[in-house]
Amino acid sequence: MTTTTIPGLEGQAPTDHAEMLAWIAEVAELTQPDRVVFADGSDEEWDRLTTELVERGTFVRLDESKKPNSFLAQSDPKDVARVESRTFICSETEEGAGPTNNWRDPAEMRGHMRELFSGSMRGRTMYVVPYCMGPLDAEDPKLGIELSDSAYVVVSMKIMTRMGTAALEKIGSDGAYVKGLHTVGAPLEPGQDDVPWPCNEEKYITHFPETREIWSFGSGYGGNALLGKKCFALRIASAMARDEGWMAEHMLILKLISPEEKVYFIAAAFPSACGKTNLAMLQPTIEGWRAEVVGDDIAWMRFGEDGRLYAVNPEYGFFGVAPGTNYSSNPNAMKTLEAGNSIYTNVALTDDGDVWWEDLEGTPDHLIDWLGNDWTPVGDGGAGNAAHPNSRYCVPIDQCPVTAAEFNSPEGVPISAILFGGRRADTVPLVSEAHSWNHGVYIGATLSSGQTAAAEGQVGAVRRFPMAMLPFIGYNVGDYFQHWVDMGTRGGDKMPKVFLVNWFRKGADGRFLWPGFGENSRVLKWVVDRIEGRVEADETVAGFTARASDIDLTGLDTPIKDVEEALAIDPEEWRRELPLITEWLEFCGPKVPSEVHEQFAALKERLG
Ligand SMILES: Nc1nc2c(ncn2[C@@H]2O[C@H](COP(=O)(O)OP(=O)(O)O)[C@@H](O)[C@H]2O)c(=O)[nH]1
Ligand SMILES: C=C(OP(=O)(O)O)C(=O)O
Ligand SMILES: [Mn+2]
Repeated sequence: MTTTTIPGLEGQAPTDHAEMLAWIAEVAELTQPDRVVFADGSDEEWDRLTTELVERGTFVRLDESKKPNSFLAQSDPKDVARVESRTFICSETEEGAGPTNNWRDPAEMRGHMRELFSGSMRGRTMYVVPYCMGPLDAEDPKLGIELSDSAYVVVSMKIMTRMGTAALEKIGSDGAYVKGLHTVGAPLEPGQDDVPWPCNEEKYITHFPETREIWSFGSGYGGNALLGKKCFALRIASAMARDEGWMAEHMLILKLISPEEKVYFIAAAFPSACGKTNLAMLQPTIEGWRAEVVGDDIAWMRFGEDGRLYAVNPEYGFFGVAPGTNYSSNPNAMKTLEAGNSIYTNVALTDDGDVWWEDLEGTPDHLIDWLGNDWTPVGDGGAGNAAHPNSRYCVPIDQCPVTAAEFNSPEGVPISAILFGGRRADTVPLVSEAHSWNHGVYIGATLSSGQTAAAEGQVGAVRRFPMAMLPFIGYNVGDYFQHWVDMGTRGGDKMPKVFLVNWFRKGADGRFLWPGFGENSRVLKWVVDRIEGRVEADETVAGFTARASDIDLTGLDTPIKDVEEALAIDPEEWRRELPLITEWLEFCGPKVPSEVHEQFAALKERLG
């Protein structure tokens, strides 16, 4: 037996997984890092790496009395969000990736990536980051290794995943794992000074679904660089899920407890920056109701022994949008952050070593904004945002005061309802229930939302976001819809009820008609009433739409006529959508299941 030598590794590798060692050696030979280090996920490692990141100017250590053990990074201004135009699904055939993904021939892309990765880690350390998505004691834990030349990635992965020695031990000496390669694409020549946020103008976020591999080049931003999240837990996992008969979805998981102490688990799919993290940590405003968080971004759902659909949150932390977060909109997020151990990216720094962003309580007189410039609320332009609209906090989920005990359960939680939602200023009512599972699939398949700052593109433009998964489906969108239909056939009447929600409807004067945030608990109560068969609804073109009089508005100062307007359905607006939906379904191609076309035909018929 020959032992693999990994160039740059000091001492013994902490694994005897021969195939893994050969892979690491091959990547080290290609990328030529100065050093190779296995990440163990320990607190000592966190201290060492965060100290190094402070010394290198990537991190600012925040004031210990305000945000203990917490750090702020300001990225390169051109590396602030996911880059969908640079994201590729390199399945064996173009049809495998389908019309919603950028496709490149895998052999060609591999060749190109090898060129880009060649020498790309020179002058840097390559970290071997083992991690597990979901509880380590799951029957079939989903494991991964990310090779990255970014210490920011290592410490962020410690927050976002179960990272380190325990995951490496789970892989064992011959276990399967998803291979992830990440480089910021900024090699250092001898004597060359590093910059605080190294990255490359050119970016490639590439996925090879058949071989379960990820190659990510040129970006340090979370969604592009923390490969466990969108790349593995959604794009690669969606392909695994199709093959293995489960679902990998862009959904929060919420535990809702009624005044009678009855527990309901609700999953909700909203596109990026449309309110998942906020709803997941919701503090109900209605008497007697409580909510706890299981997950805020990703749900992996499988059938349990009782035939119901059970969801697991594969992540270990929150990677939340900072602006808009405050003690009234999301008190639980604020308390989670007070506990420290967090990484902030692209928010503003206060003079006393704390962080600030738009809509956080108390506007300071002076800040260093996310671009590193002086910022004052008036004059001096004061105009620009102090924090980037897609600035983020990254914090362990178990610090949240309302984390559900079931968060660590490998079996997951039984889902009673699935909500679909997006940002629509018009057309889409506050809440409506689907007629059936297949009607729910149709609603998901044609879901629309205004574009947000979480990805490049024109903010506000309305586009289709199937199941909130548009940039995350790792295969053909038509096959993905078919998988949803098939899951419904398997689950029968045990499938969750499906609802369409919209927190973002606006009045003629441009203000939100519905107060949102904690008040969304009122909508969730209606959802529970529907599950329990306790409330009637109006049959509308959208489905079973709530009546304002059936939503508990006790203690709410929003006038009922605003709620009525938020719930109203204007058939004219719905008719205007029809050509757009026709175009969208055509775009999705011949694999769109007949069940979806039938639901669309039924909608057209309802509209007359
Ligand atoms: N008006 C309104 N804004 C919301 C609501 N929920 C979230 N937001 C805002 O939407 C943005 C994104 O929210 P977040 O929960 O982080 O979205 P995620 O990316 O889907 O997890 C933040 O600026 C929030 O303040 C709501 O119910 N109403
Ligand atoms: C992490 C992200 O997702 P979300 O906005 O859905 O939290 C992202 O879009 O990079
Ligand atoms: Mn989120």
